[in-house]
This record gives sequence, C-alpha cells and structure tokens, in this order.
Amino acid sequence: MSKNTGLIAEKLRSERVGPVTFHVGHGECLAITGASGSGKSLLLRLVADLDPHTGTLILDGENSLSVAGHVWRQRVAYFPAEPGWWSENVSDHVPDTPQARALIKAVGLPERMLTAEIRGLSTGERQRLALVRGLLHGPQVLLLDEPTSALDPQSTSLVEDLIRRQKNDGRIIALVSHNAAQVERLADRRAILRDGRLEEVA
Ligand SMILES: Nc1ncnc2c1ncn2[C@@H]1O[C@H](COP(=O)(O)OP(=O)(O)OP(=O)(O)O)[C@@H](O)[C@H]1O
Repeated sequence: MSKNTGLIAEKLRSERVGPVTFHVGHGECLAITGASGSGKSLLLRLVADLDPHTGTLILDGENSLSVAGHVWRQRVAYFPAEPGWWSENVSDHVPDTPQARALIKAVGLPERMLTAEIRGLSTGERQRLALVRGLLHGPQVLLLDEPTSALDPQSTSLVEDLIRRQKNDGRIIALVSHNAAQVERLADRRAILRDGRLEEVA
C-alpha cells in the first residue's frame, strides 16, 4: 500500500504521549492496545487535533496544518467511549434522513430514537447514537475508543459489522480496545502503547 495515501503521524507528541510515528492505509484497521492509563485516548485525541501537540499529521498527502481544525475533525473523527452531547434532543445531533435511518437500524436502534431525548437513553444507546452522529459527517478516518464498551454481545456484533463495512469502503481505522477477541476480529495490525511509545506487534 502506498505510503502517500492514508493517515501518517510523525513524531506526534504531547506532554504525556509520544513521540509516536505510524501509518494506517485506506481499508486498514490498526488496533492500539496498552495498559489502562498508558495514553491511548490521549493519542487518539492528538490525531484528531483536539489537544496541543507537536509533530506532523498527514491525511492523503495533506498536512493538518493546512486545514482548519473543524475540517480536519470532520475527516478525522474521534469517537470517545463516553460521548458528549451539547443539546438534549437527539434530532439536534442526528437529522432524520434516509442515511441516518439506515445507520440507526444498522446499530440495532429503533427509528423512534430519532425523536427521543438524550437523557432518556441508556449508556449503550448513547454510544451507538454517537457512532451514527459521527459517521453522518463522512469521516475518512475513524478513531474508535472502546466503541462497544457499553454494549451487549448482540449490539457489539452489529457495531463490529458496521466497522467492518466502513473498513471495506476504504475508511482508515484506529481502534482502541481492551477486548482481545474484538481486536482479533477487526484489526489488520496491532500496536501497543508503552511508556508513551507505540510499538507495532506482529
Ligand atoms: N485532561 C487530562 N489532564 C491531565 N491528565 C490526563 C488528562 N486526561 C488523561 N490524563 C491522564 O493521562 C493518562 C493517560 O490517559 P488515557 O485516558 O489516555 O489512558 P488510556 O490508555 O486511554 O486508559 P484506559 O484504557 O483506562 O481508557 C492517565 O494517567 C490519565 O490520568
């Protein structure tokens, strides 16, 4: 796979993480594992340009510095394990469109959820809804932080199917997961974050 396409992080570094260098190609899933507190979430946040950092981020040849922050984050979407909500109505986050309905169905949520209030949803429903919300912006890169941590096996399987379809459609995926079986099912490559450094494992 060409190194000129895909996502490149070079000497990415913040106070607590790095320097980290890696490449993930289109249609590829890199799993990032490591002990609790090793900085996996912080690393994903750096890649989404959410926190101050040094080093270089390049997506399909374009440096993050040449793109407005909000545009970079539409292309490079961070999905936290505990998503944030800036408005109480689901409809303010997820518009009622055919694409949204298809995604809602794909993750096993009922369509009536489109008119629900966030505070009435379970943790697992919110987690899946946040995935739908982010995918509607059409990101090229999905930074998934424990994407099924709040889900039962059936919902986990649906979300994994959706991730696999995203991968087959050419999306670039970085997956943080403590679930070794999930990493086995989804990842093409694995890396461990240790002492702030990312080490690729065979
Ligand atoms: N906003 C912050 N300010 C200061 N320290 C932070 C902040 N966020 C995280 N940390 C610290 O940085 C370290 C790495 O946190 P991070 O959430 O990235 O770990 P993680 O590898 O994702 O852990 P887990 O597997 O438990 O989710 C932790 O020691 C955490 O306490």
